[in-house]
Amino acid sequence: MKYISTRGQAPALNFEDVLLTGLAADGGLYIPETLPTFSAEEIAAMAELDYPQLAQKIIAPFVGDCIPEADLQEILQDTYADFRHDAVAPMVQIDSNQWVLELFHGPTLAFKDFALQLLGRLLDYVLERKHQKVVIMGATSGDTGSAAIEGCKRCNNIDIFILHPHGRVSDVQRKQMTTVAGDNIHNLAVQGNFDDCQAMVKASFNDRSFLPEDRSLVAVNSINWARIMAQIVYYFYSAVALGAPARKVAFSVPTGNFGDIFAGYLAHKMGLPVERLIIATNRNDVLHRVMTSGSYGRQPLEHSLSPSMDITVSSNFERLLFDLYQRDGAAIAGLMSDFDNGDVHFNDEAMAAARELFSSQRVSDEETCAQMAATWDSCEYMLDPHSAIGVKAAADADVPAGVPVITLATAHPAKFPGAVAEAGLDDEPFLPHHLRDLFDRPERCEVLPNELGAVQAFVAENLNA
Ligand SMILES: Cc1ncc(COP(=O)(O)O)c(C=O)c1O
Ligand SMILES: N[C@@H](CCOP(=O)(O)O)C(=O)O
Repeated sequence: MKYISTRGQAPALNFEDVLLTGLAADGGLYIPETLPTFSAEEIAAMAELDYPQLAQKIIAPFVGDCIPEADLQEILQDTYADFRHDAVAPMVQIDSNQWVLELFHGPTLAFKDFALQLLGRLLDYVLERKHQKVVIMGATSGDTGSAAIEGCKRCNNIDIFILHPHGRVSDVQRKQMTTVAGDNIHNLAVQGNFDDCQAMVKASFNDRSFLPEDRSLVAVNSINWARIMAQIVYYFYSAVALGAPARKVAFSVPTGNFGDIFAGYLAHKMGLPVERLIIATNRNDVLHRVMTSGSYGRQPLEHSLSPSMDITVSSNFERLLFDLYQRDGAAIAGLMSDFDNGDVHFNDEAMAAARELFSSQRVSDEETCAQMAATWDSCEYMLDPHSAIGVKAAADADVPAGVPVITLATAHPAKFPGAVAEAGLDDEPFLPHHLRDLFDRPERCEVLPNELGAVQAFVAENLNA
């Protein structure tokens, strides 16, 4: 399997090399040159597989001969063994036609664990064999950070630096990152917003001269292909559980960086019959505006009750654009450079193609709270604010009668007790047992100004030998 850049200029890589990088050298994102596809019979047979077995089926073609099948199988079994539910990704029916896919049974209570528990193990496996040390830089609006730290904390060959917007993640999210002990783990609270943090990580990939020559820089954000790859699995898993391929399903996906929903798009291209992918945004609605107007432009970032989706530069949208523009790397490079300088208007053919599969909804904080309350009242099911945005968007979307809609529940409500209280639910969300003493654990975190130089200097000075 070869991976090519969305901007057409960087060299093609194999799986191992794409795992050990982030942005491509031309500033683009890596994407498989071709996708594996599954026939209706093969998809029907997936109903017999448990989660790690299904993951092996979906992921093995992407890994190719970089990791022997038996080793990959062992890694995948180990990855999902510690999830707190035997089904790994169970589903709950909350309405006559609505299901919630619970993606928060991993160690850090968010969907990021599905990919980052795997990514940590893959990196460990590859780096041990290569006797190589790497530096990880990641940006988080709350969930990627703790999932990445949790996934990588045992890797001796990794120094990990996670940038989060100072004071803009929930207390639980911050504690989940800053209480993990380890000389190789560094939390940087940047005096800016998530977009600033993400821009600094991307700038570091574009100019790595602040690092020693023998240290590669690796991404844990969804710019790393392995993140997307791992997230494809649960689309197949949930759709097959509801009768695919005989029955089409729709998905509603709370969206920020467009990584999770892009995995759903790939599942569709790989043969899964998906009726619709609903882009569910909070008030940071750049993707909703693209879908409704065709215009893609920067807007000031606003803080909301769903902080993990407070993102206005949606990295993975570039991966979709690459397909919408017939995989023309030069066209994508031009569009992205226009975007850096102002608004971009996508052509009508590209938007028409996008609208065949995608629709979008924007959900305000008030509607988020109302949905949390309504779902609690109707079936005593507690949604976190991000998942509530997905459920509200699913309810409002135009999906043909009889097509079940699966909302991706991307985080556990106990990560956002403030939002639960604001929604007026008459029950409190409890952290699972392994996190009950979270607030008694000591924190380690460095507050840094919103300056690339300060961040890069901190990274360079704090590398382990
Ligand atoms: C809880 C939660 N929901 C939804 C999202 C959005 O996912 P994506 O960025 O892949 O669109 C994120 C993070 O981005 C998140 O942490
Ligand atoms: N919502 C994320 C932001 C980073 O997105 P990613 O999927 O590209 O890692 C977070 O919670 O950190």
